[in-house]
Amino acid sequence: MKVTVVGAGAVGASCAEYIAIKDFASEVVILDIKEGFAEGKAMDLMQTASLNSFDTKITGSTNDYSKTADSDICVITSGIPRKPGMTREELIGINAGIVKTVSASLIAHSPNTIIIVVSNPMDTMTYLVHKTTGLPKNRIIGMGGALDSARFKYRLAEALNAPISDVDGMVIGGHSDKGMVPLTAHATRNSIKVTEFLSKERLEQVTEDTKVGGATLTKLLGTSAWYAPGAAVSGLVQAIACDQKKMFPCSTLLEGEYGLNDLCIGVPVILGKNGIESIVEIKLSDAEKAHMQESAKGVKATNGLLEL
Ligand SMILES: NC(=O)C1=CN([C@@H]2O[C@H](COP(=O)(O)OP(=O)(O)OC[C@H]3O[C@@H](n4cnc5c(N)ncnc54)[C@H](O)[C@@H]3O)[C@@H](O)[C@H]2O)C=CC1
Ligand SMILES: O=C([O-])CC(=O)C(=O)O
Repeated sequence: MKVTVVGAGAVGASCAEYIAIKDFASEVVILDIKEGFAEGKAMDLMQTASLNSFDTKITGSTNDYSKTADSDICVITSGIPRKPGMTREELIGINAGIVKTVSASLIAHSPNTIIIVVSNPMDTMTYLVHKTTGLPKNRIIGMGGALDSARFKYRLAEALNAPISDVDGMVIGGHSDKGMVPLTAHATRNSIKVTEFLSKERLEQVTEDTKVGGATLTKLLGTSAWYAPGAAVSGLVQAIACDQKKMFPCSTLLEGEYGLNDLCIGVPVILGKNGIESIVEIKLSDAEKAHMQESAKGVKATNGLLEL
């Protein structure tokens, strides 16, 4: 199993590290445009192999895509992150060009690959990969919901004063400050709905804190987060590499599901060796449906800025 990670920055390196530590891939190639940067990150990570007990071989490449040839899975993290006060959507001007070039170069060397898009604005970058590469939809996956759900569980555990392992919950919708749809009515603590334990007001606070999770960290860090994003990507990569048939909310092209068409947005999917093996349609309340429609409107507005 060969995995390429484009972008050796904060998220790319974190993602490569988590993939290596989980020890399911034979090879991880990190590629960056900055001279020597990916090689340096790869060497530093390889020097953790004996300490962290993994056998995954990590190599780096300065923009040489021949090194990525025949990758089973490619992760795109290249592009600029936001700074405090910015939205993810403001990154489109620079990141669209990068994602378009990078995805074409990856496919030229790995025509059968599955692509995981991380660069922001992620739902629109995932749509761009659809529009420009012609890959089948099961092989283009946007990562956002897995991270947003992890943040949702963190906030739920905080509100419940419970360990995170007691809590389950999912966030669907667009990966944006306003577009996320945390499914509070479906969230549970040990199979009991959290609505049994938390007031409507406290759950509204959990929802709000979840939606601005990325912005909160960006304000604290001066740039956007990387540990949880890297871990979330590694979870998707592992589900595909190990054919786990796990359910994650991922950004995928919708063709009528959830009453939506011609956009990529976060919905629950099953991940296995073919990438997105199916889209799971769950019953939403009228309020949740309305939030999804509103979220889709936002994603479509950003898609409208693409020069296709
Ligand atoms: N979807 C999600 O949930 C998340 C998305 N992100 C996004 O991921 C992206 C990366 O974030 P960070 O790693 O923090 O940024 P970073 O600045 O630390 O790393 C980005 C790397 O991309 C490289 N790069 C730029 N153009 C390139 C090209 N054409 N080819 C190859 N490499 C290129 C840069 O040299 C840099 O090393 C940002 O767009 C950020 O908004 C970040 C966290 C979560
Ligand atoms: O907040 C950002 O810009 C990066 C990101 O997507 C996240 O951490 O959720």
